[in-house]
Amino acid sequence: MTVTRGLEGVVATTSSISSIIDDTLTYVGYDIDDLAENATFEEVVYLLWHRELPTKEQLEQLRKQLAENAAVPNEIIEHFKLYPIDKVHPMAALRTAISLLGLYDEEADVMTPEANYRKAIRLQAKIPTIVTAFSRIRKGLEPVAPRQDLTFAANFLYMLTGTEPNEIAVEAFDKALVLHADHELNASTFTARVCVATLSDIYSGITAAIGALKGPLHGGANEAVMKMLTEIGTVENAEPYVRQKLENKEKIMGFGHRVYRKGDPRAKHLKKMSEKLTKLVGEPHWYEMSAKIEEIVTSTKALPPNVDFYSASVYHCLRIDHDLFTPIFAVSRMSGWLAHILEQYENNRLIRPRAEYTGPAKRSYVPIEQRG
Ligand SMILES: CC(=O)SCCNC(=O)CCNC(=O)[C@H](O)C(C)(C)COP(=O)(O)OP(=O)(O)OC[C@H]1O[C@@H](n2cnc3c(N)ncnc32)[C@H](O)[C@@H]1OP(=O)(O)O
Ligand SMILES: O=C([O-])CC(=O)C(=O)O
Repeated sequence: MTVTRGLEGVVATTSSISSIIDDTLTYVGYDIDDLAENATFEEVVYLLWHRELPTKEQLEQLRKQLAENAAVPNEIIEHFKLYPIDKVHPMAALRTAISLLGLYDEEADVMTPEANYRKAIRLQAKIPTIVTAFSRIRKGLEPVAPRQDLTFAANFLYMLTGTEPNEIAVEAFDKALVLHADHELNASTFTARVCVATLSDIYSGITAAIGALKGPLHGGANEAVMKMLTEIGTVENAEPYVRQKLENKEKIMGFGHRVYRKGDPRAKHLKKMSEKLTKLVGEPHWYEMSAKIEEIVTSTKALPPNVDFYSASVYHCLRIDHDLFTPIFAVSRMSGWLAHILEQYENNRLIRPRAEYTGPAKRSYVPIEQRG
């Protein structure tokens, strides 16, 4: 047996959803740069689920379906109120809420492609409502009901704050959603596929995926980046802080990637947004600090920033609580997880690799009286 630690370089499935070849990311053949500049998140959701960009009518229909399905059962909201709310991480609350949501979906275990597509719509529609409701409840505020006339991005920000967001915020948030929507066989998507390959249901697959995204080596890195920036505090502190971390062989969050070598193509879009938004809100030091960290890490370790690095300062400027950064990643990545789950069901085979055994050689049972 040859063991490949962390399954690095192992090709575990075929997929027609997204590809990373020579550091270029495409969704169904469209370059991420092209989509980031031109597409809305709803168009990307359609693209990932249907492998074609939508016509105006198809897009309108998807928008309508998402808007009509955005409300969540009241039981989810009431459940949040039972939590030790000041101690619960929003990713844990989200993981639990998605699992709970499955209990209220009469089609949860109906496995036809049509029922699975309907559940995909419901999950994508409801995740912003869940994340924003949790955020408000823990602040002692009532959740804000979704509006049917707003775009997906605008509705998220509206439900979070209770006020209609400005155009700049909506544009930035929408672009961030586009950039995070899918990413080939990343850890959370793989988790989702492993789960549903047992022919378990979509809610189980998404719950498992949220658990995997939560970790700081994956989606949890965006919150960790903001924690680091806050700890550093000033542009002058950036260099000594980072050099010390590297000397101690500690990781700098938001840098490095399993697949990209030259760099993550999504990072430059977020970097541009970070520069613009930090200036706009009068806090340019977040961008300046980030740029300084990038300069040091790339020159000393040749590790480029990944998608999580500049998204931190972007979300901060949108006045989003730092522990909501990873749930926002999940709001976007829901679209990719669902695309992969539906693709897995279409051509399923149980995913079951092997382990090379490294424990003791064969031995005989020793009765308890004779042990010790
Ligand atoms: C959306 C996403 O999931 S993007 C990734 C988000 N995660 C992060 O930003 C966390 C920080 N980054 C990392 O931990 C890693 O780069 C990962 C998890 C993304 C990729 O991990 P792997 O492919 O397993 O690389 P691995 O951790 O083995 O690193 C290889 C080498 O680079 C170093 N390295 C990798 N990332 C970093 C980092 N961020 N800071 C410092 N050193 C690093 C490792 O210490 C290791 O060095 P060594 O060979 O001298 O021991
Ligand atoms: O692909 C990965 O390993 C992690 C990542 O960048 C993502 O999920 O967006």
